Amino acid sequence: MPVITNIDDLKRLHRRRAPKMFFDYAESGSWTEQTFRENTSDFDKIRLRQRIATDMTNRSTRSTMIGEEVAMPVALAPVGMTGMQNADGEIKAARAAEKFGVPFTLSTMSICSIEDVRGATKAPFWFQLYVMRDEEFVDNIIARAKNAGCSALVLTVDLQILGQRHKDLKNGLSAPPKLTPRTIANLATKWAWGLEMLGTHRRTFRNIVGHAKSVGDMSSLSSWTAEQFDPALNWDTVARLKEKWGGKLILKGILDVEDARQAVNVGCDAIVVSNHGGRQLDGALSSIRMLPSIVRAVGDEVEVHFDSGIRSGQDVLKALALGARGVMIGRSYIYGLGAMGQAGVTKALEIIHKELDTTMALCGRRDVTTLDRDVLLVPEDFEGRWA
Ligand SMILES: Cc1cc2nc3c(=O)[nH]c(=O)nc-3n(C[C@H](O)[C@H](O)[C@H](O)COP(=O)(O)O)c2cc1C
Ligand SMILES: O=C(O)C(=O)c1ccccc1
Repeated sequence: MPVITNIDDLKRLHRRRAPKMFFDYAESGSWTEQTFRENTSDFDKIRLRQRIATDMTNRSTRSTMIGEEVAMPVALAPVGMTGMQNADGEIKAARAAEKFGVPFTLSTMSICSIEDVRGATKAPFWFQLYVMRDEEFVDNIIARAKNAGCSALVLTVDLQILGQRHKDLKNGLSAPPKLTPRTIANLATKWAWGLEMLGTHRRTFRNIVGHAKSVGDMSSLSSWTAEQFDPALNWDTVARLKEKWGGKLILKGILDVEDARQAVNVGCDAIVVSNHGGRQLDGALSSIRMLPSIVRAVGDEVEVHFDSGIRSGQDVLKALALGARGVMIGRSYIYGLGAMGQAGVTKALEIIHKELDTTMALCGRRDVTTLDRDVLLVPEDFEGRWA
C-alpha cells in the first residue's frame, strides 16, 4: 500500500480500483471542461501571507454551519451514484462524516436510500433534493427526509437539465453497468470492486425505485434526467418547497449576484456558491472567482457556503478567508471512497483538516472562525472585469 499524503494520492487509487465508467463520471466536467479545470487552477492564483512569532497553541477549526456545530466547516456534498464508486458508498461516507463531526449530504440520486443511511448512522444528515416533474414523488421524498430527521434540505437549483458530459456518453454510463464486451473487459480488472458489490443488495437508485410512479428506464442517466427532472423549476417552486419542508433550507448552485439576492428574498438559511463542480454550464467562471462579489452582496443577510474545486485544506482556508462560512467537498471525498471505502473518506477528511490547521498556523491564525482576507494575497485582477 503506497503512503497516502494528499487528495491526489486518493484520486490515483480511486482510478485504479473503480470501473472506468464510474471514475470518469466523477472526474468529468461538461463539454470542454474549462470551468471544471478553472475551479482548481483559480485557487492556485490566490497566495498566502506568511506571518511569524505569534502564539500558536490552542488552535481551533471548530465552527458552525447553519447553526450546527462542526469539527471543521467542511460538509460532504451530495454526489449521485456514490454507491457505485464503492459498495454502500453513501453509508460509508455518512459514517465517516459522523465520526469526524462534519455534515453529510445524501443526494436524491444516491444508490442507498434515505432510510438506509438513517438506519446506519445516528447523526442527522442533510438531504439534497432534485425537483422532479412528478409532484407526488417530491412530496413523498420530502416527507421521508422529515421522517428520517434530516436537519436541512439542500435544494439544488442549477440542474433542471443535465450538462452534457462527453466521457459519460462515450462510456455508456449506467448503474449498474450494462455488460458489453468493453465493460466486461474493464470490470474483469476491477475484481475487488466487484466482489464487494456482490455483497450488497443496494445496486439501484433506492430513493427512487419503488417510490416513484413512473421510474422509466434508468439505464441512460441523461435521457432519464431529461424525462424526469422538472425544467419548469422557478422561484415560486422554491418558495413552495420551502413551505412544504418547513425546516432549514440551503439553496445550492448559485453563481450570480442577482440570483443570490433572489435567494435572500425567498428566505433560505444558506446558499452554496457553486457551479456544480464544473459539470453544468461550461464557460461559467470558477466558483472561487464569483465568491467575493456574492459575499459583498448578500453576506450580511444569509450564510454563504461554497463549493467547486476544493482539493486541500489550503483551498478551504482560501474560501473561508474570502467570506464563506463553510464549504462542501465533492470529489475530494469521493476519491477517498473509491480508493478505500469508509477509511478513505476518513483519510480525505484527515488530510484536509491537517492542511487547514497547519496553514492557519503558518498564516499566524489560531481560530478558523476569524479568518479574513488579510491572510491572503489576491491578484488585483482576480475577480476580473467582465461585461
Ligand atoms: C460525481 C458527482 C455527482 C454529483 N451529483 C450531485 C447530485 O446528485 N446532487 C447535487 O446537488 N450535486 C451533485 N454534484 C455536485 C456536488 O454536490 C458539488 O457541487 C461538486 O462536486 C463540487 O465540486 P468539487 O467536486 O470540485 O468539490 C455531483 C458532483 C460529482 C462530482
Ligand atoms: O452528476 C451530477 O452532477 C448530478 O448531479 C446528477 C444528476 C442526475 C443524475 C445523477 C447525478
